[in-house]
Amino acid sequence: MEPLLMAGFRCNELNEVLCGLHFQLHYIDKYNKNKIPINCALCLIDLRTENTINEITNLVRELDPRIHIIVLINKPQLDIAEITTFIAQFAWDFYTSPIDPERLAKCLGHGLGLSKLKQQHAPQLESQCKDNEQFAYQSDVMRQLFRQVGRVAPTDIPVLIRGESGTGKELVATQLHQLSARKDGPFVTVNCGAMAAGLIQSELFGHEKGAFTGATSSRKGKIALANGGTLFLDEIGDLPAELQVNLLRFLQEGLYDSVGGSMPQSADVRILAATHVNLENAIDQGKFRLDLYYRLNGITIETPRLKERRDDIIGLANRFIRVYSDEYGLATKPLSQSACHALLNYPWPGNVRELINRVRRAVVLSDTQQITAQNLELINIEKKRHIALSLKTLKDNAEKQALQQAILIADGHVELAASYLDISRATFYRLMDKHDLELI
Ligand SMILES: Nc1ncnc2c1ncn2[C@@H]1O[C@H](COP(=O)(O)OP(=O)(O)OP(=O)(O)O)[C@@H](O)[C@H]1O
Repeated sequence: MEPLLMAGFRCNELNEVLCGLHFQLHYIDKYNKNKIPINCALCLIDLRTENTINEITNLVRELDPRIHIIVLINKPQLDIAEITTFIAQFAWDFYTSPIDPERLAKCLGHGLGLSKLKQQHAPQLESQCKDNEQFAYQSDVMRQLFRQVGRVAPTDIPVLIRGESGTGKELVATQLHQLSARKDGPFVTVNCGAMAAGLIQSELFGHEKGAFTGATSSRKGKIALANGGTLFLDEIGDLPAELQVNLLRFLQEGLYDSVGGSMPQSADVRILAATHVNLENAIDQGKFRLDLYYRLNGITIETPRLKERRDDIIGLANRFIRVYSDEYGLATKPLSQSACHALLNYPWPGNVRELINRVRRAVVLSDTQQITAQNLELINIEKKRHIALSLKTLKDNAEKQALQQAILIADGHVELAASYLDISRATFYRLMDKHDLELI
């Protein structure tokens, strides 16, 4: 009996057919997602009632990326964006009802065979990510992100990486490249926001000799340089409108024109793009093309803000302390307790990049046995937090005292007590509740 993971709608007819095909069914949902038999290579998700799709999306993100997912749907569901997005993002194949045992057996058999082959030969993608020296993470949110990276990397689907500045978008892009079949090819980055508007066309598409004043020889563009590899378009939201058209053509047809060139050229390139701005807003404002957005956004990966993954902060800080102590030939020092406290309570508007900068400065400046909050220049923030905290406590205490006195003077008469404090009856009751007070 071959184990088969099952998710989504539970259907007796389907179960009977699958048991007849000698599959041993293991239903998974959010409550038993950790009880997956180790030797499972295939997961069948019945989405014929798609009302469970959100839950299933979360579930699937946590599956071993080497498990092949086959989605069972009704044909008209191919018109539902939510379903097709799910299929594009996660499925190895889809099967449309009605359930015909022979056709289903073929589909599952094919998925199973290929998945097993991959499990035998493909490296453990997730552990590859984890072992990677560049990355440090412990948080669930990053674990999920790397599952997604491991799953998406071997495909050639364009990926849009979204996240605030300094959250690791470029690092994700390099991982996607390194875990893909293109890893031995070039990884070329273009920062669309950092190039002069006049130069970007030639930077991206290259130019021919004499194409413009100063073009004394022909020059390859980044697309040509990325041939056989990956092109990472950072800050894609800043790409000028006319270049959006050219890039779209390249994405659609694989062809582009170099500046001054007379013949279209082609290149075999996987496109990854990143943005820290909201592209949907840019589309609404007419600054970004919707068709280009759809082309780039085969799959979206979101890099979380550092403050959303506090479990990673101390691990990352320790890693950067080691890195910079080694680099500057200094002793590796531990973080003091106050430093850990400050690190965990700071909001990190500049994300990991800011953490790196603070730690690097601290490593150089520290003249004590430990790295302190002061070395990290977080001491004022800590102090402010304490002042803010004590101010809040003072306010709360004063509020409670005022309520108690009002109750006493009004002899337990709520309306009167509220009027003494110039607040409504409802507010008075709410505050009594907040301070756990009772009428006498
Ligand atoms: N999980 C992580 N582990 C180790 N280093 C990280 C991690 N995330 C980010 N970094 C480091 O933080 C710095 C910023 O990352 P990166 O340049 O990838 O961010 P970004 O989101 O592309 O920023 P920007 O939008 O400003 O270009 C880099 O030095 C990167 O190596």
